[in-house]
Order: sequence, then C-alpha cells, then structure tokens
Amino acid sequence: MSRHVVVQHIDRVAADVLKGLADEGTSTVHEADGRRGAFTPELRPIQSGARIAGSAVTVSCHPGDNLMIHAAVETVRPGDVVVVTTTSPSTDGMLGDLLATSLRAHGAVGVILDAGVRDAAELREMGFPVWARAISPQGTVKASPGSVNVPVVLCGQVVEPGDAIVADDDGIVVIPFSRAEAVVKKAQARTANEAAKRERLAAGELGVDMYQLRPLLEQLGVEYR
Ligand SMILES: O=C([O-])CC(=O)C(=O)O
Ligand SMILES: [Mg+2]
Repeated sequence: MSRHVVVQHIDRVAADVLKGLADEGTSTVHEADGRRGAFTPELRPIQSGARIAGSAVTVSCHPGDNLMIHAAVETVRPGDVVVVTTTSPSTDGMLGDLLATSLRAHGAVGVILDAGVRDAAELREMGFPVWARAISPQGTVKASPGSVNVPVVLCGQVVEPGDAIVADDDGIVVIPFSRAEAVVKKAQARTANEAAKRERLAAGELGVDMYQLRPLLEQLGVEYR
C-alpha cells in the first residue's frame, strides 16, 4: 500500500448541524463539548467577522509544496472546510486567490492552513475566509506527494476527515463527527442560558453575586479591606 493516498469518499456532518455550529461559534461550541477541540492560537484569521462550519477535507502536504491542495479539490463538496497541514513546519504562501477560487468553485466555505497564505487582499475581497499561520509572498512548488483525507494533527488537535470544523474571529475548534449533533444542542442550550445572564449583567448585577462566588472568595482567604 502506498504511503500517500487520496481518499475520495468521506462521511460528512449534516448541513443543519453545521449551520447550528456556525451560528453558535467557536467559543460556545468548545465549551459545549467539555472544553475540548480548541486549536492552539497560532493560526489566525486573515479577515474579520467570518464565522464558518463545515466538514473537514484534510490535506497533508510536503512543506513548500501545494500539489496535494490541487489534488484535494475534486474531493471537496459544498459546505466543506479544507484543513491543510505540512509534514514539517512551514510559513510559505501555499494558497492564494487562484487556489481559493478553485476550492470555492467546488463548494469549499473556507480553509484552515497550518502554513502561509498569500494574495491576502484578494482573498478578503473575495470574501473567502482563511485561517493561517502566516501571510507570506513566498511561493511554493508542485512536486511532492502527500495525502488527502487522512487523519492529521495540527495545533494540538487531531482532525479526522469529516469532523466538524468551526472557525471564527476567536479561532478554530474541531468537533469529532460522532459528537457534532449532540454538541450543537448543548451549545444552543448554553446560548439560551447566556442570554438571561447577559440581561442581569447589563442591569448591573455583579458576577460575584450571580455566580454565588462570595463564599468561595472567603474560603480562599481573599480579604476585603
Ligand atoms: O498558485 C499558488 O501557488 C498559490 C497562489 O498564489 C494562488 O493560489 O493564487
Ligand atoms: Mg496567487
């Protein structure tokens, strides 16, 4: 068996579940999944205000080589998020507006790139959201093999093909395929609960009272003077 594979068919999270996750956003979804799934924050959005969720199409590339992103395009289905890693650290500009145009033509809603991105202005103008480690004009080649739709590890998380990826201004969260539906329900309940808290805080109620933290402060030996 080859070390390098393109897996053409993956199971995907249902569209209504993905929409629910996108509506809730990364921080709420992460809390709702027991504070799991958050990527370490080295990957930043190149735009402001984008909030997406999609099933992961994963791509493992040789550093400085975007061949496998091209190979991944035909596996993309509408609503997918393309998650790209390199087999050793790289900040080269592996993706720009041309590849984004190609991915979008096949339905990708955004890219998570543990490497560099370029054509940042054009990508923002296109409204195609990207989260990346760096913005860099450094070009890449198309020469080395890699894999599409294999498990990848990036920013402290394992991403299996078809897992739900949520990304927004706060960062990126992965929810395993098997938990996505349950997590969206928990996230929605959390948001409903936050609405009531927000109202009380807006009215001036103190967190130390609302969360009944005064006994804890006392127990911890915090003195009021
Ligand atoms: O073509 C490349 O290698 C990356 C790029 O700039 C683009 O996708 O527009
Ligand atoms: Mg370009």
